[in-house]
Amino acid sequence: MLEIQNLYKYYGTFAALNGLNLTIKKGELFGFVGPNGAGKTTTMRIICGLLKADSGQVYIDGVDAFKQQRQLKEKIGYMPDFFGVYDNLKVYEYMDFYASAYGLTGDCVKRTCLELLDRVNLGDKASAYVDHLSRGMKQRLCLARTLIHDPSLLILDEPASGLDPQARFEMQEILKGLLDLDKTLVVSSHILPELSRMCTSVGVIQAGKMVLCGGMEEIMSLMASANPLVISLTDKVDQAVEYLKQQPLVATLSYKDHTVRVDFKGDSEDEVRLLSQMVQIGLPVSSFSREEGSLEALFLQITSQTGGGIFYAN
Ligand SMILES: Nc1ncnc2c1ncn2[C@@H]1O[C@H](COP(=O)(O)OP(=O)(O)OP(=O)(O)O)[C@@H](O)[C@H]1O
Repeated sequence: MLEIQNLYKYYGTFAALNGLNLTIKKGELFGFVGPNGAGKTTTMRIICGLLKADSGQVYIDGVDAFKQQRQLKEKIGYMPDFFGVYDNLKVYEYMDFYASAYGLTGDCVKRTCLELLDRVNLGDKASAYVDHLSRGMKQRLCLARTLIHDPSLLILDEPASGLDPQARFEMQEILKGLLDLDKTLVVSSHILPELSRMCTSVGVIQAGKMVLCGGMEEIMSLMASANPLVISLTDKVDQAVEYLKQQPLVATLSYKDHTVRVDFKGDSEDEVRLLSQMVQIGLPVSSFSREEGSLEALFLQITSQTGGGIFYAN
């Protein structure tokens, strides 16, 4: 569905995109992750034809994004990471405005606008003023207007940013629901665990290059093994520390009060083995788990495995 080849974008002499390659299959909900400044927005704006690349190619369903702008616009819906101010505009009028901007006419306009408002849980807000909506509602409205011309590929720049947990969850559920309409979605975020709840695949961009790409489960399991094991004990912490230091899969460790944090190189089977051995030798373990995933830990692991090159999980 989306094929990006060797994409470069310079701002002055600074390479924001540095030979980016990426393939996304039809029907994927693809999480595009990377730290601030990695090049996500730049990539998305180039895909949508809003920014010119210096070199490289982008194809969407075989359409050359740089040469076939009209066909590109039909295929793509873009939701930017900001929402403008719309004084005195009601929700339905806002949708109607975008419908006419895309050349929709006739009876289908009203039906389409109302169906889309229902899809983003704003069916009862058609007569409300846009500026009176909550942030979560505004972002859902922005998503609805992104869908107005029935695009097959949606490019969504941080659609859940700034939302509280409940509003984020609602947005995630709506995005997952779009897969039933045969859409392909590219969703950017700098929070990988947030994407894990909805994405089918994920790619990590760092300094304008893809450094990791694969199915969501593979990436999450890679990430889990990159995070420290946190082991709490009710007693015998010194003894536990001495025992752990002797284990070949323990790279480094630190401890405070009754908790030991271990940089552990093993997989989940190794973890089970370690826990049962600790219990067997009489160490009173009260909790044993991997810390919540962080992108930073994953980046460190990728860099140490690949010397910073491209690493594909599948
Ligand atoms: N118009 C511009 N002029 C100069 N530099 C720019 C411009 N736009 C972006 N950059 C730089 O290019 C790099 C990539 O920016 P981009 O916005 O694509 O990153 P991002 O991954 O989307 O970051 P964020 O998560 O913060 O939105 C950053 O170092 C940024 O400062």
